Amino acid sequence: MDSKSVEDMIEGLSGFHFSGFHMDGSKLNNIEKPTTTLAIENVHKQPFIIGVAGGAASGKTTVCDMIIQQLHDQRVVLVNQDSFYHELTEEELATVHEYNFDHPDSFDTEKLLDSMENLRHGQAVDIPNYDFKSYKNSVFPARRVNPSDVIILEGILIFHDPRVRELMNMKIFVDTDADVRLARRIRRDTVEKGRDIGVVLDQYSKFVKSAFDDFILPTKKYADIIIPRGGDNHVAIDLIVQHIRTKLGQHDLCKIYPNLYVIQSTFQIRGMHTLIRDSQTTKHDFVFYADRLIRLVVEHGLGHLPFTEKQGLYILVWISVRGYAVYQLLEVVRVWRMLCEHVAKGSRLARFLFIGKVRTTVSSLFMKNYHKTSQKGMCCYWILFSARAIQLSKLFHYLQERVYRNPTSYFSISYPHLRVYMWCAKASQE
Ligand SMILES: Nc1ncnc2c1ncn2[C@@H]1O[C@H](COP(=O)(O)OP(=O)(O)O)[C@@H](O)[C@H]1O
Ligand SMILES: O=c1ccn([C@@H]2O[C@H](COP(=O)(O)O)[C@@H](O)[C@H]2O)c(=O)[nH]1
Repeated sequence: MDSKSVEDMIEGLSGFHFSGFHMDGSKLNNIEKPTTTLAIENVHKQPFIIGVAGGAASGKTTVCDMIIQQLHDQRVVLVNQDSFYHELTEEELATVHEYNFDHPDSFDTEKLLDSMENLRHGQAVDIPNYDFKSYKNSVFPARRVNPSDVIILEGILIFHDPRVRELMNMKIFVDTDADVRLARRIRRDTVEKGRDIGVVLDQYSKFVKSAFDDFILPTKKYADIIIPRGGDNHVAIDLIVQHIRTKLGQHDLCKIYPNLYVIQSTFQIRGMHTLIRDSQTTKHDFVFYADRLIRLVVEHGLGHLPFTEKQGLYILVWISVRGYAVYQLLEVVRVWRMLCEHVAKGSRLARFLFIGKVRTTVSSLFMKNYHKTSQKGMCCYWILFSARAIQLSKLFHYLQERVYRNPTSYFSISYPHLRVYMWCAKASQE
């Protein structure tokens, strides 16, 4: 295995030509600007919204707290459906024991949707503080909630309204046995809410039990994840947090570009990726798995592209090269080039760009490293560099602004160390 680090090698390769001829900076500046501009600064980041439903006292709040604790390095807010209980009228208050707090109509869902809409658009909201003793939401001051990276929406009927469900990126149902829920409810309502045990049991048999069967349990089918035993299920919570972290890691470009697809991470993909990242993997196996992975990406990506003959197919490959041996990198490059030529039927690899230095500004990278060959209707960009997501998004923005015209669609696959972006745009005139 070559002892020279790939990063060193790539740095040394600034200006390296794989194919094509040099395009000078003046020509680059003449390239028409896209008709639509996606200014990164103006695009508001969409929060990752998680819904947590389940029966009363199933452990929803406990699960949310555990997720929030593990995501301590992210901006996370919890919004409880309880906060959106309708305030009781005098008449309802007079017969409060006849009031069904477990029916969907007991919540002000319009207000909840309003608040969520504001949060999604980056505006702070005041969430009411419902008082379980007075049944009013005006006793305590409202809670100011600021826009965040992650919003957790928690409540017994949070999956009931399809408009609320549609807001969610991830839906969790906390599944706890009915007897455990009842035992916890009795303790909580008598100790914390100061209620009489007889009243608690009456309410349970009159409303809570049937509402669970009629309204809450039927929403379990909407859940992406069902957590048995609530907060006791540390494995489930760890997996959820891991998934959220992965999503947040990918979120930057996905938030900026709504038509960016991230391929589903499967055991097979993760397994192959682990193998190609393992220094013990033989050269033969590396070649085999790298080839399989790359084919998978290209096949998947092509399915998303509204490709026509008049459009160019652009492929941007990002590989974090740290830890790769030179032959591994070159193998990846070889397979990509081969596949690119294969999928871009009848066309040679028309454009190939190799970028090594991270610190160089994007524009100067382009001046120095832009190479091209003419190719009617079809062109591919290859960009290999080591950069963090933010640098990548800047580069992406630059490409949108300066190089590619009218990008119509692009696609992304992302593993921890390999990211591939593909998109179609009008073919260049040159
Ligand atoms: N795994 C658990 N073991 C023991 N008690 C729990 C557990 N999870 C929750 N509780 C208790 O049960 C009650 C209800 O839990 P909570 O998380 O508030 O449920 P929910 O939000 O679904 O109503 C609380 O008093 C809480 O302390
Ligand atoms: O004034 C009220 C409002 C609600 N309830 C009960 O609360 C639970 C829902 O809260 P969780 O925190 O999800 O357990 C629901 O079963 C209502 O019956 C109440 O008793 N009084």
